[in-house]
Amino acid sequence: MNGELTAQERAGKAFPVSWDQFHRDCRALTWRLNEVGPFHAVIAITRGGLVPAAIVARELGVRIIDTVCIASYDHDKQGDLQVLKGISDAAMKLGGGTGKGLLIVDDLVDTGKTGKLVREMLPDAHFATVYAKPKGRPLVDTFITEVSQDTWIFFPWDTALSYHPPLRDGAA
Ligand SMILES: O=P(O)(O)OC[C@H]1O[C@H](OP(=O)(O)OP(=O)(O)O)[C@H](O)[C@@H]1O
Ligand code: HPA
Ligand SMILES: [Mg+2]
Repeated sequence: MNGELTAQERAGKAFPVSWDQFHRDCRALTWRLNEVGPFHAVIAITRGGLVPAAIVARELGVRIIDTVCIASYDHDKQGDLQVLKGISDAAMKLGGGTGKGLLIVDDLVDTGKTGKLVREMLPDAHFATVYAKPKGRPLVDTFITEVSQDTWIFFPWDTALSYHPPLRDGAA
C-alpha cells in the first residue's frame, strides 16, 4: 500500500447484507419501479448490477437484458473508470438512441462516478439502484435504502459465513 486510505478504510462502518435481505430489498425496488414502467429492456451495470437486474427483470416480466461493463474499484479502491463493453446496438435502438423506456440497474451508487457515466450514455433511461450513498444519490431515480457515505456495504456474493469470536474475547 502507498499510505493512501482505501475506500473501505475511509468508510469505517460495515453494512453486511445477506442474500435474503438483498432479495427482499430488490423486491421492494420492483414495487416502486412497477409504478414507473413499463420498460422495454433492463440494462445491468456489471458486475454488481447483474444480480439485482435478474430479480427486477423477473418481477417486472422483462425478458430483454443487456449489460454495460464498467470497472473502477480494485477490491475497495477506486481507480479510473474503464468501459469494458458498451451498450448493444439492439438495446440502443429499443431506447430510441437516448434510453427512453430503458431501465438501468446497479447494486449501489457510492461517489456516483459509474452512474454518471452510464447516464451520459442513456440520458432518458430510468436509473435504479438498491442502495445509495449521499454523493451518488442525486443521480438515481429510484432506490431503496440510503446508507451514510462512511459506510461500506458488503454484498452476499463477496462474503462468506465465518467464525466470530465472543464479545468478551475482544470482538468489536
Ligand atoms: O458510485 P461509484 O463510486 O462509481 O461506485 C459504484 C460502483 O462501484 C461498484 O462497481 P465496481 O466498479 O466495484 O465493479 P463490480 O460491479 O464489477 O464489482 C458498484 O457495483 C457500482 O457499480
Ligand atoms: O460500499 C460499497 N460496497 C461494495 N462495493 C462498492 N463499490 C463502491 N462502494 C461500495
Ligand atoms: Mg459495479
